[in-house]
Amino acid sequence: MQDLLTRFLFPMCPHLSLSPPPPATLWLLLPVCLSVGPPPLSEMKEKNPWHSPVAIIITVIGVIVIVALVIVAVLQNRPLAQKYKYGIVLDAGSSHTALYIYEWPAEKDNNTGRVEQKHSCKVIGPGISSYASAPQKAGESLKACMKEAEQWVPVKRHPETPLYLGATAGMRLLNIENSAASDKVFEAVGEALQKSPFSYQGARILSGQEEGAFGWVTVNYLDDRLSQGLETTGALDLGGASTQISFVSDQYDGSESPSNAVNFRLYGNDYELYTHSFLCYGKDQAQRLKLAHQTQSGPNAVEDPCQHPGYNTTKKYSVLYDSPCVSNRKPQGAPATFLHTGTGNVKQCQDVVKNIFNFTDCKYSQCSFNGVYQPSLQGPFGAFSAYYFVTSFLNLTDTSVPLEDVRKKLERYCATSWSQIVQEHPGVKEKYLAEYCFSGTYILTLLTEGYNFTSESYSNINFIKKIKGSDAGWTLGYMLNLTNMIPAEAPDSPPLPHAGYVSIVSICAVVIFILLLFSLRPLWARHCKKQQIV
Ligand SMILES: Nc1ccn([C@@H]2O[C@H](COP(=O)(O)OP(=O)(O)OP(=O)(O)O)[C@@H](O)[C@H]2O)c(=O)n1
Repeated sequence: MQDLLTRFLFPMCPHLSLSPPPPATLWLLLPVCLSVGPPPLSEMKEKNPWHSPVAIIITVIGVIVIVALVIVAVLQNRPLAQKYKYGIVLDAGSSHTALYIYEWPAEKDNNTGRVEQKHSCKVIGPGISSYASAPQKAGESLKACMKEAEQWVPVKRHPETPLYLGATAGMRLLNIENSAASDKVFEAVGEALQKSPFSYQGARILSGQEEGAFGWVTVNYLDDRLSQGLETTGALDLGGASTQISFVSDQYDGSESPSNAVNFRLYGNDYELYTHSFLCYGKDQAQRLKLAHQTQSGPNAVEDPCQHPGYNTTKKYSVLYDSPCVSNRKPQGAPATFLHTGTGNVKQCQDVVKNIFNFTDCKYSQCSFNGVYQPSLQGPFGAFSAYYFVTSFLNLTDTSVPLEDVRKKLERYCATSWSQIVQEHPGVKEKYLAEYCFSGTYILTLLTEGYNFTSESYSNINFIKKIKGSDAGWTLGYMLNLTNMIPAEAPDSPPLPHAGYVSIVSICAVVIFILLLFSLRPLWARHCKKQQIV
């Protein structure tokens, strides 16, 4: 470099009448040289034949340096080719099991990456609690979805992908009824899952409180309400065997009925969540409770206002009462079967459904039902699982429709003959079809009489299946919790986003370049005049 300067800079400054200085002082001379005006043109032409190439070389070097600087800045900070991590959760519900695969950017090691559902798989067959008498089959039933999961998660990620199984109300009930049988089902399921290439983390029964709280986390996480510290959405979950309500209320600080409180610190915000799970009030068990009420005297036939006119099926008492929710109410001396027929009358159905709730006992300041404390409802609510299945089938997901109109619509639906219903819905399972009149009535009764939604607050409910592509349910919240994916404190964010950083570096580089060109102004002048002379 010094050699370069001796060769090029020194001849550029003939007007300084200097003899070549020691190399170390050459840099110091550059500004002096440039600040002193140009030499006489004739002199320059004579003494400095290099002035034009020097200007070009300095300009080229400047451009190269600046371009290199910008390229380094851009490359250093460019978003890397996205790599993902995965987590798998099996939701072993009372009516069925579903597998969910979640995905998030691998480089977000401070847990700021968004977790999204990549794929879901519905296990064929009933829930694992139905395999109490043949536990091996519970494990086998999961194989098809596990194979599917192997296709969806890249092979190199298999060993590090955590795999969880969480069981809900079906297994809660089996555990109450026969804990040895429940253990055997878990053993069989565990054996099957250990054979998968994923990192199996165990299978367990979630408490009703966990199910409610993780459902609330899922809904609020997917809505970005937690990371942004926004007002939260309550969660209403209706399963086959239990139902959960979870919300934040200013009125609730956990002092009244502390067993309903769950505390979270998420992204630097504290949440005091009210949550309650009603075992036996999922839609299938609620149906049993209702039928148990209708058959308490052990009749041969039951005329049911919650079934369509023309509905006519023989049912076994042993099957109806085969659940801890109703087993202690089995009528003595009842026949083996009863004839279940429909009359399709919503108002009467509502009266029958109300019988399964206890609205009178309450030792707290206020209750939902069955003596359970509930603070005043607050904020919007997301209602998912069977809430969605039923309301979407009945075309009742629009909660801006007044409750009275919703009831009238349901009234017309229930009054429709069974043969017409079957004919109009050839693609829907008869088991589901037979239940939508009851389920619709049950949902409205649970929401309005049970949880105390009014005609006004009913419109705060959103019946949802998915939020931004991920299913609403407890599984995502459960995985986020077990993988510590939601930080307690808000993570530090870089002072500038990538685009801002690159822009600033580029602007600085351009400014330096312009300053450099200006500092070379004396040389341009000489060069231009020389061109004219020549
Ligand atoms: N198209 C569908 C699918 C399901 N269902 C009903 O919805 C309920 C299942 O809801 P889900 O959230 O899957 O419940 P589970 O997880 O099986 O039950 P739980 O959480 O109580 O263990 C069942 O009553 C089932 O009959 C329905 O009515 N229509």
